[in-house]
Amino acid sequence: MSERKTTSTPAPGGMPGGGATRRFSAEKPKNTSLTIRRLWGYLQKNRLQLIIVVGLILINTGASLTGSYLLRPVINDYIIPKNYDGLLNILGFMLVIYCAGATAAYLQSRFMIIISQKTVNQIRNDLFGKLQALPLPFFDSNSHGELMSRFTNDVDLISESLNNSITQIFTSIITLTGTFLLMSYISPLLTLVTLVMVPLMLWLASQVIKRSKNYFIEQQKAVGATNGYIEEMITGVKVVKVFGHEQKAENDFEKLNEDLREKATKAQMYSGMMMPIMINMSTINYALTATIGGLLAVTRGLDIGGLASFLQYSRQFGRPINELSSQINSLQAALAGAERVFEMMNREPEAPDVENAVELKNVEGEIKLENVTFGYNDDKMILHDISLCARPDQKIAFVGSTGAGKTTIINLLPRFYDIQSGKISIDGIDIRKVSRESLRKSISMVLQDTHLFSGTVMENIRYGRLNATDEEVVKAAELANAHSFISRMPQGYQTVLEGDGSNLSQGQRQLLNIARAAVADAPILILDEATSSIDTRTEKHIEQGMDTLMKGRTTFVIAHRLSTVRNADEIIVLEQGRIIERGNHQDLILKKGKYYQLCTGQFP
Ligand SMILES: Nc1ncnc2c1ncn2[C@@H]1O[C@H](COP(=O)(O)OP(=O)(O)OP(=O)(O)O)[C@@H](O)[C@H]1O
Repeated sequence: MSERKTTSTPAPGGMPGGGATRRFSAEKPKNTSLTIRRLWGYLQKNRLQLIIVVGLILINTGASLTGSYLLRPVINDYIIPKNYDGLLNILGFMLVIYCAGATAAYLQSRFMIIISQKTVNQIRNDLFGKLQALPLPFFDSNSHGELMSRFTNDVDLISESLNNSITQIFTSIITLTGTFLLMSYISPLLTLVTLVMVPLMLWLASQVIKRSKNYFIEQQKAVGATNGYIEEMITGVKVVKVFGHEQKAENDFEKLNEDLREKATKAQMYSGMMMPIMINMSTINYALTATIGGLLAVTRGLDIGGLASFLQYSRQFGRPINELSSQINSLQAALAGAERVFEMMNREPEAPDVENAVELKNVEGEIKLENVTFGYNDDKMILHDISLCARPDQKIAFVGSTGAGKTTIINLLPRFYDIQSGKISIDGIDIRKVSRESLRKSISMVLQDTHLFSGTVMENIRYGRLNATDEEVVKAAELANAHSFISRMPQGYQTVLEGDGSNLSQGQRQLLNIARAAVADAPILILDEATSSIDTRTEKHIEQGMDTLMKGRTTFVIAHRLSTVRNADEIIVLEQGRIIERGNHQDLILKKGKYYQLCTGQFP
């Protein structure tokens, strides 16, 4: 992620040629025309404003070209014949034209900002909507950083490009064409002289760009590596400190930083050469054109005013060329960004509910798994032939060594993943025939790593059921045994939690999770017991909270504590995705099998 954040590398600006190396991206769009069409789909919603922008660009460039051309009559018709009254008039006229151009430029940039912000706003909305519709397997295979960079870096690239590149490219093309036509009109011969230099300038520019581009890519990679390292060291700060690796971290960082310095110096030096080369070329070109123009004026009768206008144009000629190459670079980066955004939008969303999906109402809470086989990928099955039945008010506990498949089973109940074969039913209805929304509403989950959002304690508990009243939230907190610690907080239920509830203890977070599940008041409950050690008083609190919550519900629990397992109606012992033992505590202890071993730590 960090690598892409650094694609923009400033190079000396100014004229001519300075901007050509402004933005480099190692990535190019793969299917440009498709991406452009898709982007146009968004842009064309502002068609009227776009037409106005085109009109404004025409006024702006037209004004600039006309302004330069007017030098000709100013000199020929007013200065040389000493017609000062007329001169004042035409200067006034020029002023009006330049003012019109400036106003058009100002309005054009305002309109373009409005268009581009509207466009990226819509893209962001669509992307976020898509994010909500994507199934869990998508998130398993994409890093969070990677997904985040779609919203930040890639959307920024699009926005920046819409703001500047598109209008700049358009302006440059019109200016280039207009300048060329007017130059040819004034003196075709002199135009030829100017053009002779252009290929040489372009060739030199492309050579410098090619070399410095490679250095910029190197620099980008080095920045990426350095940023990645910093990110890793900040997130892992505790581990670094606890193992006393501060010095090593510093040494490693120094190496990366030194590498970055070397590459950045080369990149900047190369791109820095561009401006002096171009200025010199342009000056030589100007001098040559002026000399030959002067000769033409003397020998071929080229008018002085025409020569002045021509020189003005020839001086400006390099600018749109350089501007174009620079903006095309940045447009390419933006298209690559847009492509990544659209690629995510193209992902398959969660399969829609079947036609006439059953809306669950008054759920009893009987859950049945029949010969369920499941794998996260089709080529590797994790669960094999799992069958079980949980009746309302029953508690089913899953135990087994790490990686046995306990979490995987509970992930199947709300249909986070679809099974490969077998059947899971709720109150006798196959969950594939039930609307996902009503299925998930029937299940509350207390997970170990449940997320707390930035917001008040009240809002966080209410996340379980958004239409819960304040009283219901407080009642749920009381039920979950969370009320007393919340009341002791400075602002009680209005205390703001930040950064995933980092201002809370592990036990307090767990209590809030239980309260959240309590407020949801679903007939089926899934609990993943906290493994981290919590002091015995809090543990008692949590236990009581959970016990109250379980009453009258079908409960599945991934159990880590003996007390929880002991009073379960059925204990299911898993090993490598298979049920190897089942029964209640008493039965299983007598069996002296895996469960006995897990409970007592002894081999029978
Ligand atoms: N999202 C996933 N994609 C692919 N494989 C996964 C995924 N989640 C888990 N697995 C694999 O499935 C197997 C079962 O994992 P699961 O998390 O269900 O075990 P568990 O019994 O809950 O373990 P623990 O007690 O350590 O939480 C493991 O081999 C794991 O590598």
